[in-house]
Amino acid sequence: METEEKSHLNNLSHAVPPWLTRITQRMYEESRLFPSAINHVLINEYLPNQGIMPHQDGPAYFPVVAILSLGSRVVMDFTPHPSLTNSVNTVRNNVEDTISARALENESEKLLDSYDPFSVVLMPCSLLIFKDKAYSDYLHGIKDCEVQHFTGAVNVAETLKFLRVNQSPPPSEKVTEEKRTADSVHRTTSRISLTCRVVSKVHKNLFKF
Ligand SMILES: O=C(O)CCC(=O)C(=O)O
Ligand SMILES: [Fe+2]
Repeated sequence: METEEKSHLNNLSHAVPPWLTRITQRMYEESRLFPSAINHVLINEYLPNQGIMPHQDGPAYFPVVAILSLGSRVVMDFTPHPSLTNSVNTVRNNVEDTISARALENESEKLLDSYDPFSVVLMPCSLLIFKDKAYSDYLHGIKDCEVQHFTGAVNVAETLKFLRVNQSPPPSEKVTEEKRTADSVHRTTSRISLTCRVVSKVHKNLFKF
């Protein structure tokens, strides 16, 4: 991840093309979540069996990310960062006094309870923006599989509604690119994502090797 980040930063000298600036400018203006214009866009293509391993975006970025999805829909999973569990266990192991240990354990359990894993269905032409805890306390990733279940997704209702509307008889021509069952997506085409962020400090020549 670190090397990947450095190579992204190395390419910052390339001007963002006008068609892309129009998109990122709108994200910046309408979301009001970025401190300045978006100056870093990563474009990825995912084949139906490709995903991205759970990770946290690096410290080089301002902690807000906007992901524009095109093509096949996928499920993005958010899992609590392992450091949360580790730090709770460290506290448990270091407290000798039984009463304090029990109190801390209750607190720790409450803390971990507020960090349930969750997932989001990324629909074609959708924009997912995440920040705060989702950015700093969770890892995000996409499984490397063609069939992805979205039963527990936070936007399951919207997804089902979308599928119902688009599948209403006679089956719409528009949705033939993907086979589906009630609670899963079958990825049969590729997905393109535009991951848009702000690199707050750009030091020229910082990463020359
Ligand atoms: O392509 C995506 O949907 C996610 C990409 C991502 O998480 C990243 O570039 O850090
Ligand atoms: Fe990421």
